Amino acid sequence: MPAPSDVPATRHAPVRDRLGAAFQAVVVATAAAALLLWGWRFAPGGDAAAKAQLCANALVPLGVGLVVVLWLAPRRADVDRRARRAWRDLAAAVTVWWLAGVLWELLGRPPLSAADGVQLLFFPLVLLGVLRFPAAPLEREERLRVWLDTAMVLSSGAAVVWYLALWPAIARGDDLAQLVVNTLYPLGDVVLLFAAYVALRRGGGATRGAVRWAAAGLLSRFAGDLLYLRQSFTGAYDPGGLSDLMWLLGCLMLAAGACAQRRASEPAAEERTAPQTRASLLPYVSAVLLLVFFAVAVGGAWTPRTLVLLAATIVVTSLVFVRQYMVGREHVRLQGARVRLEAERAGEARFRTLVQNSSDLILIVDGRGIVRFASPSLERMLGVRPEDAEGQPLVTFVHPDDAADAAEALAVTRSEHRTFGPSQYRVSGDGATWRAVECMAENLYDDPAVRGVLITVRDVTERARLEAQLIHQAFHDPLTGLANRALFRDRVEHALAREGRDPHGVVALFLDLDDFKTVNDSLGHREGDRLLAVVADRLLNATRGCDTVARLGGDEFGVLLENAHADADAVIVAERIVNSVRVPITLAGQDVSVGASVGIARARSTDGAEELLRNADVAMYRAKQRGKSTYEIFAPAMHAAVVDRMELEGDLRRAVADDCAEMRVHYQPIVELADGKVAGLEALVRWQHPRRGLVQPTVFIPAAESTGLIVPLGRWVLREACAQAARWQAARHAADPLAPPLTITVNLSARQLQDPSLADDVRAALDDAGLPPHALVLEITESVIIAEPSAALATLAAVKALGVRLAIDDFGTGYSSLGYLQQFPVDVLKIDKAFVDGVTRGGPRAALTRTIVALGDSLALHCVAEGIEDELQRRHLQALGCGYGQGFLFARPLPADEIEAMICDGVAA
Ligand SMILES: Nc1nc2c(ncn2[C@@H]2O[C@H](COP(=O)(O)O[C@H]3[C@@H](O)[C@H](n4cnc5c(=O)[nH]c(N)nc54)O[C@@H]3COP(=O)(O)O)[C@@H](O)[C@H]2O)c(=O)[nH]1
Repeated sequence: MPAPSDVPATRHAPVRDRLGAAFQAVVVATAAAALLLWGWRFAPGGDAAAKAQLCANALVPLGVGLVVVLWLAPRRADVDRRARRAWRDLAAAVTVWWLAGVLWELLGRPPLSAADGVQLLFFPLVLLGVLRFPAAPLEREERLRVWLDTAMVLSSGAAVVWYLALWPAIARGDDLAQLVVNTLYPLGDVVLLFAAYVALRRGGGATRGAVRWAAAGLLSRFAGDLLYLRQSFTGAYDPGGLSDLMWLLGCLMLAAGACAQRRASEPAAEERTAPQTRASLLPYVSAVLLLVFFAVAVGGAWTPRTLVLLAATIVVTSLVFVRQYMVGREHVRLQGARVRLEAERAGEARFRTLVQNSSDLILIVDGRGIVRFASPSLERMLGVRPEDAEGQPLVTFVHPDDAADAAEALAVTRSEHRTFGPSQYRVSGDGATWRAVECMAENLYDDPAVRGVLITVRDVTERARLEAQLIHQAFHDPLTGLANRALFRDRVEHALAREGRDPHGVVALFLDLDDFKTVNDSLGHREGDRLLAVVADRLLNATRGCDTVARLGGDEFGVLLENAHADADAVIVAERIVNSVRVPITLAGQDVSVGASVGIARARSTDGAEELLRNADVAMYRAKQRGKSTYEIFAPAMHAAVVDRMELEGDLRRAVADDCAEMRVHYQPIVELADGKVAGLEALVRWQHPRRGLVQPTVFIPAAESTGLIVPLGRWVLREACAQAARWQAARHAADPLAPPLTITVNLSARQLQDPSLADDVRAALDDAGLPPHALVLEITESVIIAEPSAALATLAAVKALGVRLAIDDFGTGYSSLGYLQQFPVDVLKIDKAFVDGVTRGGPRAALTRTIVALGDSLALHCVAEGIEDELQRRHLQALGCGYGQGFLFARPLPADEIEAMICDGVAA
């Protein structure tokens, strides 16, 4: 960008060049005229007086041309303002000089007159002008040296003036006033010369050429004044002579300087410190000249005139030594400064390179939070050019949610004079894409190179993303994307903490899918996972955005409701969940329906998260016990029963895992009602519990069914029963080869019917035991067939294909239509104890029993009456045509060794 004093180098350039050339032409013409005139003047021959007069008369017109050049040449637009002012002062000085000369001529050249008063104005005007030249400030050492040089030059000059002019005048007894005034001229010249010397040392390159001309002009003037001084004291002033020529040349060189003035600027530091070799020789030259002068002068005798000269010579010589000492010191200082400067420059270059290439962003922010400097990585990080960011408030780039924190961090760093951070913010260059950055702020107001808060900004977006991902993974279920148990628990804790002493609005729902294991086992884990994902979506749809839905593990889910102050609020959500979950889902091409059992627990003031979740779990167990696809609200009374149930389940899990070592199989005979002969046995499982003693199946079979443990347990019973039956069969056959074969009846639960490996298990049990398939009767309840008719039909067909017989248990209790009997390959109907109990009392139950027996007959099925406890019942049933019976009348279920005698005798006791 051009400086204010710069001139556009286009439109005015030709005019400026032409003017400059014109001024130079005037100077050259004047110089040529002066050389010709004074060459002619000093050439031998001719009228010397006329020549002198002509030269004296030529001074005025020649001088006028130069004065005009001096006034106009520096007014060119390309000249620095300060230089223009300096030349204006010099032009004024020369004008005064010439006017005084004209006045002196008009006054008839008196030795002392008003013209001297006017002419003496020349000195302050020149001094003012010379000091005005553009210059750099001097350092202390430099200033001292300038004063020393001034003292040396002045002393030398004064000594010479003393010797050549003053002493002879004093010796002659000349007019003292005239003496003083005439002495002032050369002394003034010495001062001006030295001022020019200082200007030369301080001035920049553009001014130096002009000042050199000016200094040369002043030197010429000094020579002229010295000559005039001498002539005035000897009374031999030569008008138009050498002194006048010297004055004219002085003026001419000043005008040349005005033409040589170029546009100036502040000199660079190195320009200042560079030795001004020729100019700096001036004090030495003056000292040497003085010595030479002294040596020549002392050729005569020692007089007061030469003693003063000697004293001046000693002073000047001493000053030379002092100056030399100072120059030496300064040289050492400059060397040090140069080394430091080079080191600083190398350091600066290194830091600049670091800042330019660092991936971190470096900012300097001022006291008002305005960005004063931004490193190039800003563009890489935010797509903002550093020059666009400079001058903008820092918070412009910070996310609105983080802006207050960022402003506070800045204020703290500024006021407390310390470092701040690392702290993390979100920043953006366009307000759309946000990046995570980590910032360190440092107060560097005391550092003159910074004067602000230095902020180092590191882009940590990838790291933050990874952290967020890890945190999400740690607190979310990867399959469903729902909160996991840890996060759910944390949310419950927070909700309870928020509510404080009155947390009644906080409600936890614990949800367990019914029959999920069956889906998993039959359709595979992939379909099981799909089911869980669909359920998760449904749960989210069934709840509000402010509720927390979590997968707690396996097929268990949790829902946290806040502000659910009425039970009805929680019940609505639970119903919505139950209804939405049971909508069929298509898995592996078939529609599958699962239920959800939901437990609801409301926080009490003493409850922590642990208690609340446990209570919801307890309520869920109760819901499951009540029947699936339902909900239950927790009541403290549930707790003991459910805890007991949970313990039982845990123990059962352990017992089954331990190869069913604690399990026992008892056998109850099935007899022919006509003669009491043992036709077969029903295998009934018992659990020899280490604490509870012998546990009945009514206690643990439901738990085994709900946990799925019934599948491995049932497999074990099947194998045990088949093996035992085979042993008895062999013993009986050995005792009576014509005895009819014994049958062994084994109960199957609904879960076993859903197990695709059931037929394989049955085959393996028979094969391993060596029992013929027709000796095995598998007993299933009517309700199981009705619940899953298609699945049951397929499984039962596979089992039946092995040659195994099937019995329907509890017949007559579960279903109003008997049509399924034609579809299912059943062999035996077991008449429920409820009918047996009523058979002796007559009425509808007796009638129904008769119908069942008749139905069995018509379908060629065996009928077995269950729970016969007395002889009357046996007789009634026999009378109705029922072939077989089972009950305490014949025998209770007993361990194998206790029932053995009955089998061998062939008759139940
Ligand atoms: N899936 C499986 N279920 C099994 C298995 N073992 C037993 N069970 C089922 O448990 C239920 C209860 O059985 P249990 O306590 O053994 O009761 C049986 C008999 O003791 C009882 N019974 C027999 N005669 C009488 C009687 O005269 N009076 C009377 N009050 N009770 C009597 O009946 C039960 C046998 O019933 P059922 O199976 O319907 O023939 C029971 O439902 C069993 O099915 C097993 O291994 N797997």
